[in-house]
Amino acid sequence: MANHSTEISKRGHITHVIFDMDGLLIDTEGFYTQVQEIILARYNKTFDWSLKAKMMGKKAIESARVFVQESGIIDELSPEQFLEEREDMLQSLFPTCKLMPGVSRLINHLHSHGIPICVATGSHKRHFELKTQNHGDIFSMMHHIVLGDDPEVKQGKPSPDGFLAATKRFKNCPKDFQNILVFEDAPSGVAAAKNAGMSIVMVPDPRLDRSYLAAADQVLSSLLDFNPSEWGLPPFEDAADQVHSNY
Ligand SMILES: O=P(O)(O)OC[C@H](O)CO
Ligand SMILES: [Mg+2]
Repeated sequence: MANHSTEISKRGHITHVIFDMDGLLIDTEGFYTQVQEIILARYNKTFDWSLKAKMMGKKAIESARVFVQESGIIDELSPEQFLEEREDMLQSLFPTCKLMPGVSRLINHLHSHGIPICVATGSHKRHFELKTQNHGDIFSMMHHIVLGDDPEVKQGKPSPDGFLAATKRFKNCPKDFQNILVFEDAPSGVAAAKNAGMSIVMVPDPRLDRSYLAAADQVLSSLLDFNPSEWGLPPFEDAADQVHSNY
C-alpha cells in the first residue's frame, strides 16, 4: 500500500483550486432533472441518467441541443423553445438551492489558509445570481468567478475554455497546470479539466454510470471525504470536525 508521501507525489502539490458550481457546490442539478422530466413527460418520454450525463455541466444552449436531439423531440421542440419552456420553473427553484455537504468546511478551510480558490461554471450570469443569492458568504471567498457566458468562454465543457480563463485570472498562476486542482461532478467537466491539463477530483451523483468515473484522478462520494493533505494542501486542523460537520 502506498504511504502518505507517495500519495502526495503521485497527486502533486496543489497550489490553486477551481470549483465547479452546479451539483458540486450547490444542489441545483436536481432542479434541472425535475424540470426536464416534466417536459419529456408531455411527449410520453422519460428522462434518464444516460441523457442527464450528456447534458450536465454544459452551457445552456449546448445542453438544450443534446436534450431535444437525444430524446427525439427535435421536430416538435427546438433547443431555444426548450430553454424558454423550462425557464419559469427553474427561476422559482434556483433561489431555494442548498449547499452540498462539506462545501462550507472546505471553502472556509482553503480560504483561511490563503489558498487561491475560484469558480468556473457553465451557468450564465442571470442563473448564477438566482442560485447564489442566499450563499453570498461562500461565493465571496472566491478570488473570482468565471461564468458560462463569459466572453473568454467560447465553448462550454468539455472544452477547457472556462478552466483556462479561470486560471489566467489568478495572481501568480502556476506554470504547471497539474498543480491546479479542479472539483467537478459532471463527465463534461472532468473532460474539460483533463483537456486543460489539470488535476481532477470528481464528486459524482451515485446514479451516474460508473464508466464516467475512470477519467478522474480521484473519485469521492462527498466533499466531506476530501483529505487536503493527500494533495499537498494544508490539513484540516480538527479531525473531529471532519467527522462531525456536514456542512
Ligand atoms: O455544473 P456547472 O456549474 O458547470 O453548471 C452547468 C449547468 O448550468 C448545469 O448543469
Ligand atoms: Mg456541475
